[in-house]
Amino acid sequence: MKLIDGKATAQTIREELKTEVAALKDRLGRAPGLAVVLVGEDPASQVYVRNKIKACEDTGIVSKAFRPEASVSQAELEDLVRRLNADPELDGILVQLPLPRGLDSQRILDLIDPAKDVDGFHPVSMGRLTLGLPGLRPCTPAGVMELLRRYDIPTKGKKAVVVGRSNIVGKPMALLLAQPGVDATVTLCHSRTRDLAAECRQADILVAAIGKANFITADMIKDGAVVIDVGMNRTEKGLAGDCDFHAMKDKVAAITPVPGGVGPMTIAMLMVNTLAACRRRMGLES
Ligand SMILES: Nc1nc(=O)c2c([nH]1)NC[C@@H]1CN(c3ccc(C(=O)N[C@@H](CCC(=O)O)C(=O)O)cc3)C=[N+]21
Repeated sequence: MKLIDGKATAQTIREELKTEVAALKDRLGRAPGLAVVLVGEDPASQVYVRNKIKACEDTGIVSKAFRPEASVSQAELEDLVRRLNADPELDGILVQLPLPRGLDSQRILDLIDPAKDVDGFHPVSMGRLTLGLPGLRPCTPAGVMELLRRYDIPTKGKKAVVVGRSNIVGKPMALLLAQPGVDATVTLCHSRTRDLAAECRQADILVAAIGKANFITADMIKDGAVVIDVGMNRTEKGLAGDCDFHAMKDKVAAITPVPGGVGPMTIAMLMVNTLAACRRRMGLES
């Protein structure tokens, strides 16, 4: 078993970005800027947002945090997004999800200027991904693709099974794996899939994005498969992935741990997207 070290890979990417950000800053007279909007006090979200701000500091990207209270109205939050869209020094806007009850997140996401959509959640970004056009890709699936590339994991003609059909992970993940040049044959499984275990056993590459701790067991994995665990589940025993890592680790060719796998890559790709958005907005083709 080879451990796919997302933490170390993310650190490498951050080092690479540091140089690029510094060069861009010289050229533009300003660093790329990212707005991070965190509504309310959800403790898990606060940790993620802190990590994102720290990653910005690391790479030289300027971050601006906005912390409206959970009681903010839909109209006030929409006004904030409009102001961030209009700020010329902000290249990226991230609205941390989930939003507190009563706020319509899709309407907020739809309002973000697609040029600043570093999360890749805007319908324009999703549409461009679907059509195979260049654009900002959702960070978690983009991070998975980056791990497959950097670990030289072959994808052409391989059977990839994605478990979970969310808009932020499963759906874009399936599209990226099937895109020309990657050329995996993709099965997208979900909560209504019949005989999920049989589908998973077909996978040369299995991506688990379900949101249930240890849901994918060792008997569901083919010998020599590559397992990418996108799960981030808080249990009484701490953070757990969607896959039973210890039971399957001797059976797989390679696997990502949780923590230290896909999570840090998500943040690294947010930095990559912010740099790309800055370049594109400033008319410097990347
Ligand atoms: N607009 C928006 N964009 C997001 O990208 C977004 C979001 N909302 N809402 C929440 C999810 C979750 N997410 C994570 C990112 C990094 C780690 C991460 O770095 N995890 C560490 C462990 C961190 C810990 O110990 O809690 C690891 O896996 O090693 C986890 C989760 C981004 N999300």
